[in-house]
Amino acid sequence: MDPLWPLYLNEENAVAEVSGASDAGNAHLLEVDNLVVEFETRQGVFRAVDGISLHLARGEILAVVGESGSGKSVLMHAMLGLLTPGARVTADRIVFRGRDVLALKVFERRALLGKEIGVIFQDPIGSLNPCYTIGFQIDEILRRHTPLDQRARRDRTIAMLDQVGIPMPAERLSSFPHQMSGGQCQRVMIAMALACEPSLLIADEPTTALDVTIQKQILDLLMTLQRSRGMGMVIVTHNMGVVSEVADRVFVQYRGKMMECADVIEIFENPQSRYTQALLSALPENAVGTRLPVLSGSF
Ligand SMILES: Nc1ncnc2c1ncn2[C@@H]1O[C@H](COP(=O)(O)OP(=O)(O)OP(=O)(O)O)[C@@H](O)[C@H]1O
Repeated sequence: MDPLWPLYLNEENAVAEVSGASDAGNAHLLEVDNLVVEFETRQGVFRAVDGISLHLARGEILAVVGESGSGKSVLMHAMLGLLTPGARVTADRIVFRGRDVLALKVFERRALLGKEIGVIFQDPIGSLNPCYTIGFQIDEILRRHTPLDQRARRDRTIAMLDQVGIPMPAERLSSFPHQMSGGQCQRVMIAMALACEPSLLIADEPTTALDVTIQKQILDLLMTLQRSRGMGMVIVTHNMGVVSEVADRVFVQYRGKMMECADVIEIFENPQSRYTQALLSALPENAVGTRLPVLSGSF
């Protein structure tokens, strides 16, 4: 297994083109085989992701679900090369659009992020830089990853803000993140993630930090954009309601391992693993009397 070196979004040289990108003849947009992530801790080596394999087709939505601490975010960050240098990340194979990611140079892998792979994180306000206007932050992505000139970038930034439902987009270019609501900041994050028309979007708990009423709007927006662009999407969530609404397939993770991966209808109607069954039976609607159901035991 080859080590995966961490990449950092904000380093220079991120404009590098990665040659050989093609979907021709590739059944899957993304394939991951036997991904392992270990952290060195005071108590010894902690394996947060334990031999996970998954695949995603073009235009497909895969939901990764599991309780808090099951390693969902670590899995995503490892696939993106965003873990801290202390993390030991290995895999037999990671193939994105037919390219062997493990064979790419660091700057080539870095160039994928923001351009061919869009990423949305849980905390929209924390993910935006408070010191720069949102116009500047979207422009920065386009400047790094596209050959567009300043005027074309401005037009594209306004068009993106319009697409994600920001009113008066031209006026909002000069707004700072603190001048916008959490929902609006998440819309800006979506605009940034999709500005370069990526073929894969990774959304790590994209609605968790938002008010319930806004969650639905953001989810609907993501679904509309995903469908109209035919993007593959991996959405990390612990919310089975979100899963049932958006996913084509569901990947159930527990203690760093895959418990089950199946079509969304199969997962809800005929869950195979005891953990998935327990996860479903712990939904609030399955509460009996005044007590909420809980997950107990190990699986
Ligand atoms: N840098 C690190 N060093 C040591 N352990 C870590 C590190 N980062 C994450 N972990 C551990 O890895 C495990 C998985 O964490 P992760 O954040 O992926 O869980 P999660 O399933 O995404 O949970 P949540 O739904 O709460 O976000 C946790 O036990 C966490 O403490």
